[in-house]
Amino acid sequence: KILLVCFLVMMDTPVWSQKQLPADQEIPLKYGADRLGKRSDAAMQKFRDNRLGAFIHWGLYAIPGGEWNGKVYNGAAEWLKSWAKVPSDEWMKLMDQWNPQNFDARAWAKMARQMGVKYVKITTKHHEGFCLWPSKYTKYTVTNTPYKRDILGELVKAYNDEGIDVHFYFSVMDWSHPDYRYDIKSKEDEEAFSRFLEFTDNQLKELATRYPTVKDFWFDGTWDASIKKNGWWTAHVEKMLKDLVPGVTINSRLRADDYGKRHFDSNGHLMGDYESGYERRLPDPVKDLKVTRWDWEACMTVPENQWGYHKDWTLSYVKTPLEVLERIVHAVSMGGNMVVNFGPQPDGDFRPEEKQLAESIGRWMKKYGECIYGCDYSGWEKQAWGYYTRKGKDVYMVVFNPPYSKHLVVKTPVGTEIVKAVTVNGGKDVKITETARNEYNVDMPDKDPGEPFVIKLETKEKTSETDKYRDALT
Ligand SMILES: C[C@@H]1O/C(=N\OC(=O)Nc2ccccc2)[C@@H](O)[C@H](O)[C@@H]1O
Repeated sequence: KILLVCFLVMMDTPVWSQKQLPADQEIPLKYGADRLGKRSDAAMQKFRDNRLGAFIHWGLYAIPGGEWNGKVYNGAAEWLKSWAKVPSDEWMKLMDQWNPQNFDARAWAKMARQMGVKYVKITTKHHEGFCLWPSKYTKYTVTNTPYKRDILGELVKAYNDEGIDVHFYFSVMDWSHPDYRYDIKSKEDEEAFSRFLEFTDNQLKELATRYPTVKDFWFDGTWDASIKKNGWWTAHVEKMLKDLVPGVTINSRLRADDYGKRHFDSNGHLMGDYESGYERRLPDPVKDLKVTRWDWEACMTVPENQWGYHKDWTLSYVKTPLEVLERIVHAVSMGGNMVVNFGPQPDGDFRPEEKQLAESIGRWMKKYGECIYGCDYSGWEKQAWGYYTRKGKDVYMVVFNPPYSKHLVVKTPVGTEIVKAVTVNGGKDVKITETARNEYNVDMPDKDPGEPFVIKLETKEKTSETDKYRDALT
């Protein structure tokens, strides 16, 4: 069994092809999943109920915005140092230009509230190693820039004042640190990386103690062999943070088990509190229903692949607000969260396209958000017209594709019947016609809302099993 597991690990079996071994065949793990099944405490329920979040990717990379020495790179702007092969000491000189005069934490928080996001994930430190907080463990921080101020502290306060939870993105991989190693191939590597892990522990303790209202740590930059060979450390970090911040949630991307398996351990159990593998992609609403068994959070970019600020968004397709909205609903319909990314400009303001997106999503959420917040997977069979979400006995129909038939086909699970249907943001009764056992036609609203709309179905358990329908004998 151990050999099988080692083989799987060596093949670095992708997260999404998890097979769980029968319980009696599981192998012993010291650094595997700490818990089976979803967390059921209030802090996790709040994480889940929030459903819609925003990502903020902001760092030195915003200054060049994808261009270096006159050449524009179309790769992700926050990776420009890598694309342009810029040595770290040259890259960190960007700190001398870090002076976002238009930065206004309260304006950012107001924009987030108006968009309807319930939490914001902020890049405390991305791969480049520049810290948005005054860390005392490195010179590469906001303190040593013309701007000086604790940007992270101002954002935590401003978002929290708006009732918005704050999550910390933290990249373990740190291109600025001389002791970082991609792999451990010598005693020297081992000693250097041990110093690096202590440095990282210190920064994480600093973040957890300076900003105790933090609700989540979203780890990134954990795919290298050096981390996979130190699964013990990833388990230690999760425990350390949960001791420092009771209730805090931790993403699966932090964890590697005894054999270097990431996200799901060698027995197929999810590590951390929610799966964080759906980056710029979503599980299929029919074929990937396995994800409804655990908590998960997806994140997405508005261009095809730009997290940090890139000066030229014409280089790839930019999603419309409707396309962003559909991804949000798709995630919630499968029991997941969605985090929409924003890459602030070097001056501390947002580009017009992002402001318009936030306004557009916010207008929709104001009218229909009850089908998102506190909602979950319905367990109903996906239909072509859109997505279902569920809250208790209420099932929401979120319609993106109105049919020519003017009827929305609904198939309820055996034993469930629809009592009534009303439009959300209108409260108008909607006619439902039973067409077969557990099948209904739900009428379209008389007037085309001109936007994705929502119908709330009130359901109840079927009272009698006998009905007028007979299945074909075939
Ligand atoms: C949210 C994104 O997260 C990242 N990477 O996530 C990955 O999943 N990276 C990856 C994916 C497949 C293989 C190896 C690494 C970062 O590199 C990127 O700049 C951004 O912060």
